Amino acid sequence: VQERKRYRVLQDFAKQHGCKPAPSENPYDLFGINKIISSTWHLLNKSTLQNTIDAFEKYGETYASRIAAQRVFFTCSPRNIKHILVQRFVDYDSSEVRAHLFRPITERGIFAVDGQQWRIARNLYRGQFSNTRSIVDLKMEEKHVKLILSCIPVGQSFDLQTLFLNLILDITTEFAIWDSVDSQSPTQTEEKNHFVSSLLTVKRVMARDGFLGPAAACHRFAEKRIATAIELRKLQQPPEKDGEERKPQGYSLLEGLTENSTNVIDLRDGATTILVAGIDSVASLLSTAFFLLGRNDKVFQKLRQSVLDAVGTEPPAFEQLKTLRVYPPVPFNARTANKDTWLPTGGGPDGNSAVLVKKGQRVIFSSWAIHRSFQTFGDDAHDFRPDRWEHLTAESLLGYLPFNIGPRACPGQQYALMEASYVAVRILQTFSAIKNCDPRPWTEHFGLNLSNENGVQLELVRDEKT
Ligand code: HEM
Repeated sequence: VQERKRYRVLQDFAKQHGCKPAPSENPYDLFGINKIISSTWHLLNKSTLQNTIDAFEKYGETYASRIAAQRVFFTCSPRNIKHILVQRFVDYDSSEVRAHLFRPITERGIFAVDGQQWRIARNLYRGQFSNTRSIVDLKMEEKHVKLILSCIPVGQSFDLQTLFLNLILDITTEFAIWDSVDSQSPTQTEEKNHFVSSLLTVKRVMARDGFLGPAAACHRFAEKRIATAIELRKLQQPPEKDGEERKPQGYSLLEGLTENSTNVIDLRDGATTILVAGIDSVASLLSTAFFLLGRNDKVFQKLRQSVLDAVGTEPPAFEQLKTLRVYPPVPFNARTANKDTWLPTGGGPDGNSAVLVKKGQRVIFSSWAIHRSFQTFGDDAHDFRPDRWEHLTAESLLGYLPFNIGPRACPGQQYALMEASYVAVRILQTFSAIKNCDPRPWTEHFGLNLSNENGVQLELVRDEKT
């Protein structure tokens, strides 16, 4: 009786919203076994991303599938994505697919929670990211950038991806917990070295069990800095007003977070979340930017010239690179319906009707596919051609969402762009030519963020004038 009642409720709901079935990828694979086998095959063959594009081409922008008997929808429809992230934000949860990864390292951190707990976690960052200029400490960035510029070997190939990871690790730890881990310095302390290897281990095996040891080491390191931040806040005069000089040692997010909470666990999770969210992502952005520039000499020279024209050779103003389109660091994402709900498009034979999404069903959406849409970006959508941004309309920007949109959009977006732009501009100022030393194509590698399996093997030629 219960089941019949539920069936009727769903029928009425579907009728009310005009829902029709979406095309199904595997109608006869009732237990979703074939899907698991084919997904594993693509993962091993490094063809997951190409496979997502092929599937959207075959079934349309929105289709249904089954993974281990669970109904899942895939979508790259801008309208559906906006609906999930903005209009019906409250109907969809994030934590169901990822809380198990994040909880051991950041129990109350923003990535592990939804609903009221998410509001509390987001509130911890209140006011911190709203004035990017006051939180990006260019002097501090320059200190770290100088180190990598001096490490770049002359006249030989090297892996820029590794260098970028270390650089962003150093900048982000100084930004988030006050104390750079000095991964580029030969005099790095034992404690910092241990922290870095623990953090890297935690990130590497986030999807697996048994990393509570390294997680505890990360917690200890962060908690020590938090105790100092709380002490300082107690001693501090009234907080400075916007626009006024901050404390002499520059801005620290940790210090900012103590404006919103003095709970040690909240602060620890809030700061550690930034180490998880803000390092691999920015390093990925920079690495793919230079991977592409290494293969597009014209673009490299044009960009370098525009930097030299606008900024000269002095440490810079902020120029934005748009490589986030072709290689978004977060290539797909998922939400789980927390009530019976719907997607506005993708149902019925013409794909124009709504689609019923029952409570507990998942929607996986792909920025990789939406960013490579021929409909939005034209026939050369898969090519790196930054010139396109000069002519794109506001409408095509609906198909560009590397940081997501809506209440859960990345709060670090402007910070990340400024940080990455600064590093890119300094490299463009310092080197007059770039040579690609690796003939292999870009090959997907999924870590916390998307990166190139083979790193970024380049040779940079120093500009003798700078
Ligand atoms: C190029 C670099 C970056 C990219 C592409 C990126 C992308 C994203 C995306 C797509 C999300 C949404 C995840 C979801 O809702 O499932 C997100 C969330 C988040 N990002 Fe970033 N991010 C970047 C850098 C950063 C940086 C530098 C910080 C902090 C300094 C940061 C902090 C966060 C936080 C705290 C969230 C969670 C927001 C929430 O759940 O309410 N991100 N980011």
